[in-house]
Amino acid sequence: MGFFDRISEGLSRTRERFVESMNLLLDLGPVVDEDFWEELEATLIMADIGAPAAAAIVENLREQATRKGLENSAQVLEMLNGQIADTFAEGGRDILDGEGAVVLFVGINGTGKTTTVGKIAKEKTDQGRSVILGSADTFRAAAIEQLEVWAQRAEVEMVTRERGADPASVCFETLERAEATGADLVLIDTAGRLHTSDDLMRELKKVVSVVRKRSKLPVYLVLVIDATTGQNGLQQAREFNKALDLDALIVTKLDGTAKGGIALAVSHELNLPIVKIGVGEGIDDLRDFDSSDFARALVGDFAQEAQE
Ligand SMILES: Nc1nc2c(ncn2[C@@H]2O[C@H](COP(=O)(O)OP(=O)(O)OP(=O)(O)O)[C@@H](O)[C@H]2O)c(=O)[nH]1
Repeated sequence: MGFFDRISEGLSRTRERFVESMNLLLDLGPVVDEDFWEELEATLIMADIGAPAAAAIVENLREQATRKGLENSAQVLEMLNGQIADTFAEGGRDILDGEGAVVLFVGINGTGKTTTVGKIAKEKTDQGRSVILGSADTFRAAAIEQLEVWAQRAEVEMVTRERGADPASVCFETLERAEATGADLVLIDTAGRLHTSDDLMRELKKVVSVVRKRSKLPVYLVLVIDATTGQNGLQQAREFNKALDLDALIVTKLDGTAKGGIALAVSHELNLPIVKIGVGEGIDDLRDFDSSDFARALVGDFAQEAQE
């Protein structure tokens, strides 16, 4: 099942509500006036994408409508999907698909970091990359075992130490082992931590600084957020970004959630590209992010309807 189908069901109520509001607006007549823009912005905010992203979408649409001399509301809505897609931050391709990288996965407890590392290990190994995993989540013995299971499924090597060991030293050893084996994609799972805990954030900063000093490959920090937590995900992302200067996002649990709009809110506000999304608990439930499919699942497709 593709990305669109996986997220479409969860977002169906948001989409139906959106289409209903827009149809009511279109029924009022084709005029593009202040009421039209206000209603559009308010309806976008209801889709969980956050006020800044909604404002940016409306502002850019207004500008396009003026430039093209559009006076018909249906024509403006035909451009909506493209505008939503363009509101996501772009980039991040080098992280998982570049020449080589060390990627640290960070985030609060239970967002899906370990699962995501396992899925990526499998995908990239299947694509012929040489992958190695580091389990720097020495907090929980179960986390080490969990990653071990994923490493076996993906048939990749994993480096770890006993529970309670210093996570920075696990990273150090993982990098040494990567060099010894010639692995060019190093995926490091870190322990979940609350963005509000200063001590744990400090520990993570130390881990990152050790990795940056030791690594010959470029180092990237990817925040894993759980879409089902909605607006809380935005707050987490702000705090992690402030402390660590993130490079990208992975949004998990987009299967079946009505709160998927948060992906746009975070990507736009923090200017972070979404490099992968999680759409289930299985090893193959990882997808490339497609901003056009996302827009279509969130608000429908007025351009398509106009053609029919
Ligand atoms: N439905 C769904 N469940 C997911 C997805 N990704 C992860 N999960 C589930 O979320 C739960 C937590 O996943 P973990 O990978 O253990 O999360 P974590 O971030 O490593 O957790 P900590 O080590 O406690 O920080 C597990 O039950 C996973 O199966 C996803 O994309 N969709």
